[in-house]
Parts: sequence; structure tokens; C-alpha cells
Amino acid sequence: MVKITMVISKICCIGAGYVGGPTCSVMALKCPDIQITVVDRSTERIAQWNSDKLPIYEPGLDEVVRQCRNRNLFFSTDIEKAIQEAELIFISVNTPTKTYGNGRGRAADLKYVEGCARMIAEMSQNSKIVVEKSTVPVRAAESIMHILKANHKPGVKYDILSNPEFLAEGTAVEDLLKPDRVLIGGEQTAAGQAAIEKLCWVYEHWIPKRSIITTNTWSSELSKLAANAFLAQRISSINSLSAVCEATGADVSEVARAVGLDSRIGPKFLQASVGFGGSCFQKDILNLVYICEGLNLPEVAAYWQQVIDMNDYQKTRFSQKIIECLFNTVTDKRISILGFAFKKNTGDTRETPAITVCRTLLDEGAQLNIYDPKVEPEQIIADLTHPTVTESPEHVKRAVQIFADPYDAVRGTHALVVCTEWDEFVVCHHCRRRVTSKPMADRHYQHHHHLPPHHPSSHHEPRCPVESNTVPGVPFVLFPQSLNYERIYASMMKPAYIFDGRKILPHERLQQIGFHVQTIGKRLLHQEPHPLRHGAAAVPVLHHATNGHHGPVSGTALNGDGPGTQA
Ligand SMILES: NC(=O)C1=CN([C@@H]2O[C@H](COP(=O)(O)OP(=O)(O)OC[C@H]3O[C@@H](n4cnc5c(N)ncnc54)[C@H](O)[C@@H]3O)[C@@H](O)[C@H]2O)C=CC1
Ligand SMILES: O=C(O)[C@H]1O[C@H](OP(=O)(O)OP(=O)(O)OC[C@H]2O[C@@H](n3ccc(=O)[nH]c3=O)[C@H](O)[C@@H]2O)[C@H](O)[C@@H](O)[C@@H]1O
Repeated sequence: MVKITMVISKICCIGAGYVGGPTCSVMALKCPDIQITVVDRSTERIAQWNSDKLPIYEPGLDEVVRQCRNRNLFFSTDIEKAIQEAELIFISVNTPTKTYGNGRGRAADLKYVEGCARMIAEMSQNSKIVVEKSTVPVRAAESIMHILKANHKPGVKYDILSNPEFLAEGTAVEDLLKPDRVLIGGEQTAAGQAAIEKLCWVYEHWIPKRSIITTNTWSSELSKLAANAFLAQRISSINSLSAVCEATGADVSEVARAVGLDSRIGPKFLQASVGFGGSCFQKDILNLVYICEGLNLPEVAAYWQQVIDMNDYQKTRFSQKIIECLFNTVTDKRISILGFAFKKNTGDTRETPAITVCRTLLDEGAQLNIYDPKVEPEQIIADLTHPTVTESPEHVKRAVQIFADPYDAVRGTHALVVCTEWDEFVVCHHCRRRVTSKPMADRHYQHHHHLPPHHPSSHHEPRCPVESNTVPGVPFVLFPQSLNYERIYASMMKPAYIFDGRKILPHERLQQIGFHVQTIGKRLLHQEPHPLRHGAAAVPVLHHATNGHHGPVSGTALNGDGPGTQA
């Protein structure tokens, strides 16, 4: 190994997005001896990074930025200055799926990465280590090197490293502080190894050496695509089984638990859902498929394509189920969508499955009330009026209403659809603890049954002793808001439907309230007896009117989920 004679004192990161911003913030926090400047050509984005309202929502990020900003962390649009001063430059720009020309709809669009390479070549006056942080096709570093070498200047030398990012949105700060591994790929030459050592030195400020692994450049680039493909494949695998569960009476959570307890398989990423979203899984797998086709490996391409196809199937299947259960028509029905982000704890909506659900319902003539705690209303409208989603943006604007309060969103609607697993949808509205299972829901209900609903300003918040005694070690977490499904039920049209696209709600409890419940990977056919109400009948009896009645009343027993659902 080559000995390091110089450490890095100035870093520049091109791209102040979901990766560049959090990555450099945590790096600045942990490396106070390094000055880090994050640049972007978007003046608006940089202004937001320099303001009190950051352009992205990530738990814990505000605090990190507050500590480092204008100390050793800077956000700027002066790209030239930052490039010139830096010894090491991260390229952290977007690499979306191409929407034009060769490889349209599949290949990664490298025009922004190439743009960075050209800027670096033009502006640099001394040697640089250039680090691919963006997710790129395998051998992209070669193209970057071609551009840099073709614009050779005397005395200016470049080393290219691949250092893909594995953070997940919603847990970015946590992931960056304690990554499973940091991966650095470089050329197997003395100069390449020296560059690797320097980047290792930066990470070693806070990451144990054993967690920093080094490979050749191509392995590093491919490992990033492979990791995302494996993760997405697990979701598609469990989602494929969720369809089998619904058809047979198995419960996908039980299957996932049983399978995940095999230490060779492990429990993570086996949560069945309406489908995966996010800016990367689909784009990176499409890119992998495209690469395989280019390498004349059609069988390999088809194998990975199936992960995407299964995800599309799952999103469509869930959307169609909503329509079927609502008597095969949603025309002029108002439906509330709870959660629009592609996962909880982020305001990001890129490739969110909520778009597919909303588009399907809008195409069928439904009207939508949408609530998400973190997504900006303009973003929802922009997503749903995008040309790839609708040919009639004016119709969408008329049919969609965005709400800042979930109770306002559900009022008067025929159905409620959970598209994002936000914690506030699943905490006890009395004690604000997470309610995830039927026994837990029942304990909460028994304990709080006669208590008045919690008032946010109350200093005497009722605590649930049952829960705190039965789950030792579970941290007490307060959420700013929490949903009261009895109140929701009372305000909805009847029969009131819940479609839980995340399998997070306490379904039997909701059935007890009177809801018709449908979820992923579990058949919920029978309304169960209500053990907690005086003189409850063996089967709750629902009035089958469309409006006006706020709870189980005498009438015709509906033993199932209404016409149109599978038996
Ligand atoms: N979003 C995520 O959670 C993760 C993303 N990645 C990868 O990281 C890369 C970046 O992703 P995001 O941060 O989500 O993208 P983003 O779209 O949030 O941010 C990219 C930023 O780069 C800027 N930019 C583009 N070209 C530029 C140029 N020539 N000069 C200056 N600024 C320029 C854009 O204005 C934008 O602000 C992608 O390759 C993605 O696949 C990797 C891991 C996680
Ligand atoms: O390259 C990237 O962009 C990143 O992509 C994912 O991170 P992210 O997309 O932010 O979030 P995930 O937690 O992976 O969730 C992706 C989607 O899968 C869904 N999901 C996840 C897990 C699960 O068990 N079931 C499931 O449906 C989520 O709800 C979400 O819609 C990877 O987890 C990161 O390691 C990677 O760096």
C-alpha cells in the first residue's frame, strides 16, 4: 500500500440533492478538519439549504446542518470556485432513466454526470480525485476518464473512484452515521490505491476500518446496482406471495416471519406492500436489464425485468381491488388517500405507488381527497398532472383536493386508502403508542375504552400501563398526531371501506368498529364479534345504506366485504 503523505482538506460535492446534501452534512459533522462545499446549479435548492426550511425532509438532518453550516459545511452555486479549491470532488447528480433516444425508458441518463466531468475538466487547475457517488452503469468511470483525459492540461492529473451511496431515504442520517459498509472502488495501480487510501482516510473519521471495503472500480459500480436489485427482488418476491396468500387464506406477515427467521434469509425487506417506489429501485433495475441486453445476456435481463413486472402487477392489483370492492365502480365516489410519499419519513414522491393508485381511481372517475404529513400540495398536483400520468390535467385538478388534516380528508368519503406507512396512522390515539397487532389493539381498547380522547394540550396524558408492562424496552415515542378510527368511521359514508396498502393497521379492530377492510396478503372475510361492546352480537350487523348512519346498527348482516369481492 502507498503511504498517504497528504490528507484532504477541501471537498466539493456537485449535486445538492437527497444524496449530496445529507452525505456531506454528516461528513462535515464528523470531519471538522475538512471544509466541504456542496454546489448545485439550482439556485433555489441552494437557497433552501441555506435557509431554515431545508429542501428535503430527513429525520435528524436539520440538527446536523445547523451544527455545521457555515462552519465547515457550505452550500453554494459558485461551482467553479468550489471545484478549483477542492482536492476531492464527489459527483452526486441525478442519473434518471432516459426519456428519449437509444435506451429510452431503460438506460440511465448520464448527461448530468458527463456535464460534471466536462465542468471539472474545464475548471480544474490542479490534480483532483473525482469520486462517483451517483449510481451509474458499470464502466461509467471509463467515460468520465475519457472526457477528463481528452481535455488534458499540463500538471493536472485525475484519479477516478467509485463510492456508491447506500443510504435509504427516511433513515439517511442514521444510515450515514452507521453504514453497514462503505464501498470504494478504484484502479488497481499505485496511483489508484493512493486515491483509495485518501478517501478511506476521510471515512475513517467515524467509520471503523473493517466496515470500509475496497474493490476494483467495476465491481464497486456493479455492486450498487446489484444491492438495489437484490433489495427490490425481496419485495417483489414477498409481494408475489401476497397474491397467493389472498387466494388461499395464508397471511403474508406470518409467511414472511416464518421465512425470515431462517438466518440464511433474514427478516428485513419482507414487508408486503402496494409495491415499492422511490427514485432508485426501478431506475437501477431497468438500467441493469439494459446493460445485460447490451452484453447479450437476454436470460439475465429477463430475470431482473421480472422484479419490475411483479411490482407493476402489485400496484395494479391493489388499485383494481379497490374498484372491485366498491361495487365495481368508483365514478363520482370520493376516496381519501392517506399517505402520498413513497415511504414514511420522507417527503419524496418519486415513483411512489400512490401515483398508480390515484391515476387508476381518477381514470375511473373517482374524486380524491389526499393527505400526507410531509409532501407539499404542489408536489402532489405536479405528480398527478404530469403528462405521463394524465392527458387531462384540468380534470385532475378538479377531481383532487389536498388536505392538511387527515380528519378533513376522510370526511364524507366512501373509502380510505393507506398508501404510505406513516407512524401517525398506526398509533393509539389515547396514549400514542404504536398499535400493530390485534392483541395490542385490544389491550389498548380495553384500557382506554372509557377515557376521553386525548387532548394535545393536556398535561395529564393517559398512559397505557398494559402496553408499557407488556413490551419492556420499547421506547416511548410521541408522535405529533395520531388517528382515531372511530371518529373517522363516524364521519365517512357507509358502508365505509379501508384499503390498507401497507398492512400496518389493526384490521380486526377496524372491523369491530364497522369498517370493511381489505389489505395486502391477507383475506379478511368475516366481521368478527365485538367482544368489548355490551351485548355484542356474534357478528356485527351493519346498515347497508350509503350515508347517514355512523356505526353498526340493526339491519342486514353483511358477512364479508360486499359485492364484487372474492369469496
Ligand atoms: N435518493 C436516494 O436515496 C439515493 C440516490 N442515489 C443516487 O445518487 C444520485 C443522486 O440522487 P439524488 O440525490 O436523489 O438526486 P437529486 O435529483 O435529488 O439531486 C441531484 C442534484 O444534482 C443537481 N445537478 C444536476 N446536474 C448538475 C450540474 N451539472 N451541476 C450542478 N448541479 C447539478 C440537480 O440540480 C439536483 O439538485 C443518483 O445517481 C441516485 O441514483 C444513491 C443512493 C440513495
Ligand atoms: O439507491 C437508492 O436510492 C437507495 O434505494 C433504497 O432506499 P430507498 O428507496 O430510499 O428506500 P427503501 O427503504 O429501500 O424503500 C424503497 C421502497 O420499497 C418499499 N418497501 C421496502 C421494504 C419492504 O419490506 N417493503 C417495501 O414495500 C418502501 O416502502 C419503498 O416504497 C435502498 O434501500 C438504499 O440502500 C439505496 O441506497
